[in-house]
Amino acid sequence: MKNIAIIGASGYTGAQITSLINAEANLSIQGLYVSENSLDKGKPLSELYPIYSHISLCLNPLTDDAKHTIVATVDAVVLATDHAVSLHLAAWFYQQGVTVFDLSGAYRFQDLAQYPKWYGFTHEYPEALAEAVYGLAEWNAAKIINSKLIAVPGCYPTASLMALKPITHLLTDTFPVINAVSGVTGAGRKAQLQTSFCEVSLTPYGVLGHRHQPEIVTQLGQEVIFTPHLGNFKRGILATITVKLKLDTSASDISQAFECYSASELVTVKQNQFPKVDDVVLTPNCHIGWKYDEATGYLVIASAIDNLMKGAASQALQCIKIHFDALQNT
Ligand SMILES: NC(=O)C1=CN([C@@H]2O[C@H](COP(=O)(O)OP(=O)(O)OC[C@H]3O[C@@H](n4cnc5c(N)ncnc54)[C@H](OP(=O)(O)O)[C@@H]3O)[C@@H](O)[C@H]2O)C=CC1
Ligand SMILES: CC(=O)N[C@@H](CCC(=O)OP(=O)(O)O)C(=O)O
Repeated sequence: MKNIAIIGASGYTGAQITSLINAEANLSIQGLYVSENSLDKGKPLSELYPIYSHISLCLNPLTDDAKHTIVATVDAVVLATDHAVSLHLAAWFYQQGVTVFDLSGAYRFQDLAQYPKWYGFTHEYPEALAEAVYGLAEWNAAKIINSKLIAVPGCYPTASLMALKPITHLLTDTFPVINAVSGVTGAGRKAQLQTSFCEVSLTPYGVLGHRHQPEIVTQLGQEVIFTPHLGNFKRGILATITVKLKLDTSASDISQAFECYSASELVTVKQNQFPKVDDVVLTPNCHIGWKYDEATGYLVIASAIDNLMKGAASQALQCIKIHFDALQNT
């Protein structure tokens, strides 16, 4: 049995991972935490989310005493907090010897120079950062097993990388073009004008300047053009990606490349059939569909995930299981 504290549990990803961990026989929840002065401290999680009425846990303020109790009693912490909050909490828990699964972007780049540009802070913890590994579960299991600081990928990078990583050897110098639409929960639970009901209408945002572009490029090892869109639905991401493949690539080369997922229960790949967001919402699955024009060398791939599940909480759970199941066998 592994005991896990969840920090940021009142937020969308925090509540989602609470429900996932609560359903696991080999995991127990040490406690749920919000900020020290949170308006929600002391409330039952089920008051915020009646759908979780079967979970009888309250939201505790993350005081210094609470942090020390966590260190003394847990095997791991999940940080479902903003990047600037995770930056300090992840380093602190890591320095105390606690394994950290961080859902934010604060530890996804090894290159310190990226943080001021994309996250607006200077990274103060190079030692913890050096230990951090990128938690794209299907692609990084060996590193996830051996690290005590796992940086769970962003939602758009997850959808994009799951589609593109199998075919990196077939790509040309022409940049893949990624157009992705996310549901509004991608922006988190706190009130913001641009995500309020009357304001949301399908539109691109962060054009040629979204922080997930360099995250995708770093993990793919190839430049891409990435354009996110906000859609008027709650959950889910659909990334539709156009790529130019090397001369003489055949459809069967592509089928063969996607065979890398044949043993995965969570990833489905189909030729000439495209996924819908509704097929993956509330699931940990990634559905990929592709169509190839051999005459021009253009391939279109669509990748669908639930941003709060494979894009955050269920991917974090995959990482937790990979990490602890492997340790159990040693
Ligand atoms: N939403 C999504 O689809 C995805 C989000 N992510 C990342 O996951 C993280 C969480 O996102 P999301 O769930 O959407 O965010 P939310 O805004 O919905 O939730 C943030 C949570 O953090 C808590 N919190 C804020 N400050 C502190 C603090 N100082 N100490 C402890 N808890 C604090 C908040 O509660 P309170 O303010 O009351 O204290 C709340 O519980 C972010 O880094 C986000 O970028 C990653 C992938 C997908
Ligand atoms: C719709 C929406 O606003 N989505 C978020 C992405 C959420 C995510 O993946 O989180 P990370 O910030 O942890 O990478 C955005 O574009 O900022």
